[in-house]
Amino acid sequence: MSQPTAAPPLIRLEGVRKSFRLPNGEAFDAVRRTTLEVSEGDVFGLVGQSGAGKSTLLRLINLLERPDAGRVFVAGRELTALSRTELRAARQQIGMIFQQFNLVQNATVFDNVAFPLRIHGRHGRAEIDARVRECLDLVGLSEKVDSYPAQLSGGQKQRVAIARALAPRPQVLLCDEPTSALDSETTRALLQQLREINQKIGVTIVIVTHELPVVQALCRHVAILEKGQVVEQFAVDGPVASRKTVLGQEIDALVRQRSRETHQQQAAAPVQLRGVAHA
Ligand SMILES: Nc1ncnc2c1ncn2[C@@H]1O[C@H](COP(=O)(O)OP(=O)(O)OP(=O)(O)O)[C@@H](O)[C@H]1O
Repeated sequence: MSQPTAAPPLIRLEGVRKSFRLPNGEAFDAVRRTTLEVSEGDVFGLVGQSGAGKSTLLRLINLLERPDAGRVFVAGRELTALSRTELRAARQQIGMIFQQFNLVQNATVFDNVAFPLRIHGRHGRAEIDARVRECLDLVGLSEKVDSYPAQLSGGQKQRVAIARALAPRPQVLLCDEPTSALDSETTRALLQQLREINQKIGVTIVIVTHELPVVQALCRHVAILEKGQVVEQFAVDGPVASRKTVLGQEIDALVRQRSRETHQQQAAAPVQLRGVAHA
């Protein structure tokens, strides 16, 4: 009997490289030759110190940064081979959210979420209306449809940004430090929301973060970057292994700590329940 063949990755960065010109004219290698694959439905974290090249690598996925060398594939298409018009259409497959939300301040929540649908001119009014309301429902913000961004909290603004990113039904959601501007309670709620969205609609998430608890709480796989290169990559809940990097060891320690806490809570639960029953 033949072996089942593994599904091809949804995202493949193949030997990509990106350098920037410094003010003194020298070239700075932000991403050195890198190959990276992300499976469909995954939640994949990119972590590393400041300046390691995380955001640049993320922005290579939708060609917000064009690689100096190498190829980028998303959902079976080579984005690096597309014309500008083809690329604009292909980008409908890739939503993105940012640290500072990037909402249009003088537009309502409805108009912010409708924006990516309107610019492509392929959707009728009723269709846009239904899709905007569906996306706001998905992020729990239906009642804010007529508000303006200034009337929302940071967490709510990021939810609007998520609804806007998801409106064109992308297969991929890129997240560039989405919780860095949020307090810890709001961060927890937003991570829960992203987890639910990943499970509910199967969108593949790639997230840049410098917060290791975000990796522990959300990601299934993680790649650790140093000086523009992936130096280590592993399954976050995978078997304990000796990690090459300090960040890898710290992620493992967090995962183990969380798992111990969960076991302790589970062990304590029947006692608490008995206590309640006797009260
Ligand atoms: N447009 C640009 N022009 C010049 N240099 C850039 C540009 N974008 C990024 N860089 C440089 O490339 C390097 C990698 O930047 P990048 O933003 O990808 O890192 P990062 O790991 O996301 O860092 P941080 O966590 O601080 O955001 C940094 O040294 C940065 O200064």
